[in-house]
Amino acid sequence: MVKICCIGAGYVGGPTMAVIALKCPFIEVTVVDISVSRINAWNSEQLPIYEPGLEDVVKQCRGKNLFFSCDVEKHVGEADIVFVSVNTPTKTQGLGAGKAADLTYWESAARMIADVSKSDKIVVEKSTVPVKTAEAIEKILTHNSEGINFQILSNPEFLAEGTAIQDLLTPDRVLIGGRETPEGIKAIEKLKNVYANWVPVESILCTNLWSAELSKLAANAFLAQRISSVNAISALCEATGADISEVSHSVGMDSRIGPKFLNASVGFGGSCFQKDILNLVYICECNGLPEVANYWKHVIRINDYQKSRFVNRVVSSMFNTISGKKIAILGFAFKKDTGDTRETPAIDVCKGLLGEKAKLSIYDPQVSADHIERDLSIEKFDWDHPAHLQPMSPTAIKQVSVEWDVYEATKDAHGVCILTEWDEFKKLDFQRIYDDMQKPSFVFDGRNIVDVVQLRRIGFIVYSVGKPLDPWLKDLPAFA
Ligand SMILES: NC(=O)C1=CN([C@@H]2O[C@H](COP(=O)(O)OP(=O)(O)OC[C@H]3O[C@@H](n4cnc5c(N)ncnc54)[C@H](O)[C@@H]3O)[C@@H](O)[C@H]2O)C=CC1
Ligand SMILES: O=C(O)[C@H]1O[C@H](OP(=O)(O)OP(=O)(O)OC[C@H]2O[C@@H](n3ccc(=O)[nH]c3=O)[C@H](O)[C@@H]2O)[C@H](O)[C@@H](O)[C@@H]1O
Repeated sequence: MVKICCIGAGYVGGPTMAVIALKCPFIEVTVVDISVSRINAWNSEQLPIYEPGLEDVVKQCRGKNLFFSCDVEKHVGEADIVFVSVNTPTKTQGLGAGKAADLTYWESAARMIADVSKSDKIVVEKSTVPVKTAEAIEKILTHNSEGINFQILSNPEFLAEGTAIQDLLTPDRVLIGGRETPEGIKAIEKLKNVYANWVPVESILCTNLWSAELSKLAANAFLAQRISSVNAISALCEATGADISEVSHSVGMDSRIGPKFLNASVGFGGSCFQKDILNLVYICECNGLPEVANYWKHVIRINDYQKSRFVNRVVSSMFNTISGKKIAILGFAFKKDTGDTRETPAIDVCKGLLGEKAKLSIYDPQVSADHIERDLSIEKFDWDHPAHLQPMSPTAIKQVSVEWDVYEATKDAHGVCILTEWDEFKKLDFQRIYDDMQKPSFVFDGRNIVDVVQLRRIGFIVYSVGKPLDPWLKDLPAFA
């Protein structure tokens, strides 16, 4: 029986391996991690991540051909194919700090593979890594083990959170990069055969190593760029009376542009877009391409601008002061259908509002109070290290309360900010919310999900990103 081991039981390692196990019952798949609590959760009824459809897949395979274990060395030693899906955060210190990828976890995984391997192995980069990482990994593996043949493949993951299972079951493409040597081609074929159990072969792309590594960074940069483009236009819409939904629709009808990923928002979040663009910027700078680096830097600048623009709208609408005012925050996750808050725009928006001395009352159906407190007190970039290395006891922030009920969160509030597009927010009883709020009552919709006309009829003053401005907001400064 072919044995696969995946190092890193996170948002990528867990779901990806669960789907491989489901589709390849004749392969034994073990996911290993240094975090005992994470592995315990994977082996329990309460999985460590919330992802629609995941529980079902795990339940079908766990204990049959899908296993979760902390015995990293044993399972790596026994495997034919080793996936590495560990964190690749942004460096916080030293050369390239704030931009370059921190490959500490990757390197320690590679050294461990070299130490415990007694047989030839295919080592697969699943984590998103800088171009040429495979070369460094090859060196570590070959210099630290004798007589063992390692083939390194790059097989970046394109799943999005909230739709991970669907994305894994029917991917747009699977990308496999490898060495163009007979051994490299054989290794590519072996991995291709795993995916071919459920992915049409024409959707499995095989390239050289560097193309595969760079394609992942480029794909994320293009996706983030689309959001920054639409968000940049949303600012112009507010200034001119155009409506971003109408503009996006018209632009997206051009088949060369396409309709997806054109929703204006309070900004993009998630663990990867910013990290991967910063990484791309760093690689460009290291390769003597400052113009290219600056081009991509602006995608992040517009994203930061969008978040500050949102905070400024809140402050300027409410008589230029929110000091001591209760503001309800609906949604803290970086998008709907996930409990993940890594780089969520809610963190920057909440910090901006707290900087203006507002009192926040936060509600998210999937994010716990501890988690929110920790996110609001953690240093930039620290969040993307293995969970057990992150600060455990969050510092309580006096001006923040976390509620488990929307109507409690909004009661007596002066304003409501919608920061995640959870479906349940579309069905709220806004009349009830309005009746219990301070007057005038404001709604700031960072996701364009509310019915603006209906809310204005109730009496709310409404701001929606990129939509024609409420008469109340028209003469107020957009960017104080
Ligand atoms: N989250 C996402 O949607 C996507 C993430 N990626 C990339 O995949 C990689 C992993 O991302 P996530 O799964 O989100 O991260 P994660 O933080 O959820 O999981 C990584 C896991 O690796 C473990 N780990 C770290 N070093 C280890 C070691 N030496 N031995 C054993 N376990 C170790 C950590 O304890 C953690 O549980 C990153 O490079 C990311 O850029 C790619 C596509 C999508
Ligand atoms: O490398 C990764 O980590 C992954 O990053 C993204 O996936 P993810 O971050 O999970 O979620 P997205 O659906 O891409 O959303 C990212 C952010 O952009 C925002 N967004 C998305 C689409 C849109 O039109 N407008 C918009 O503001 C979302 O709300 C969210 O905050 C990519 O979509 C995946 O292909 C990639 O594998």
